[in-house]
Amino acid sequence: MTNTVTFTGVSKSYGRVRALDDVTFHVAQGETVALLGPNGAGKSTSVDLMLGLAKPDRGTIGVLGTEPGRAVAQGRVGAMLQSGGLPADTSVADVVTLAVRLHGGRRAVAEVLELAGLTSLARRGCDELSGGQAQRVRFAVAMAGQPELLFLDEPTVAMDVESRRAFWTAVRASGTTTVFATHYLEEADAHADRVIVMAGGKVVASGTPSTIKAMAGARTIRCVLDSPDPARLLALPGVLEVEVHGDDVTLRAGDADRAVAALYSSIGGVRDLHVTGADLEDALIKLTSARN
Ligand SMILES: Nc1ncnc2c1ncn2[C@@H]1O[C@H](COP(=O)(O)OP(=O)(O)OP(=O)(O)O)[C@@H](O)[C@H]1O
Repeated sequence: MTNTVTFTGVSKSYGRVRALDDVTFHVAQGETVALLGPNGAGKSTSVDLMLGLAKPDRGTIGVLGTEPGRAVAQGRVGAMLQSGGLPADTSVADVVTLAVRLHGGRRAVAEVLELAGLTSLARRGCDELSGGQAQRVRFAVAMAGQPELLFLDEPTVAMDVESRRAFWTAVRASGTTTVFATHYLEEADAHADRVIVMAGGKVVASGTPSTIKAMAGARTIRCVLDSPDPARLLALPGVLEVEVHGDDVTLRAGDADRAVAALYSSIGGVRDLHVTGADLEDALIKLTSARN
């Protein structure tokens, strides 16, 4: 598979802060990749470098087969960054028209407005938009040139549930190779083909959301018991933590099979039992806490 982005041995410091430390990863053509990690992990720095907004101190970065700055200058890269301002006394339609023209009119303005869910807001001034609507205008600008690669930094901040869903539908439907940084882990879980977990300027894990979740190991067992005794439950083989609310019991288990077998054999009266895997949040905390 062709790589759209290659990051090889990249380091970047700001003064004495080492924002990235020997980072290597790639993004294949057509992939949607989430960059996850706690504050200060190095996600935005990675995006800035991939956009040619900063230069690495060491290592090499390739974007669409060339240097990042050149790929951007060729109009092949779209970006929606946290800091993107919008002109106050200009309509949504005018901003989108300008963006489309800057890219040589590769798409129709109406198509871009529709794609970003802005058709009914086209005449609205950019200073009359809600936070989520303004985000959609930034998305329209990023998509105006039909980019081959799209960078999204915290794209759905301020969007309501429906806007988020429509946003991700539009991104996935575009088929564009996409790299996004987010703190909304359920979005990474639902929309990323692959997750790259960063912490302290390093890549600490990379894989499909399922692989990353499996790294957290522990499973959650929920069931209903009559008068549950927390101390007895904690003593069961495989059980790591116990939470009891009335008859509702939640167990965290390193070995869920043993724990479930022991529940039935030693405790009895088990009802409504179900077992779930760790979620992405559990995995992220486990993977990044050592480095944070
Ligand atoms: N322009 C800068 N000058 C000095 N330090 C910087 C600069 N930009 C980033 N840093 C530092 O580099 C490190 C990585 O920051 P970066 O913004 O890449 O993290 P992030 O993962 O995007 O965090 P967040 O989730 O908070 O957006 C942090 O310690 C940050 O303080």
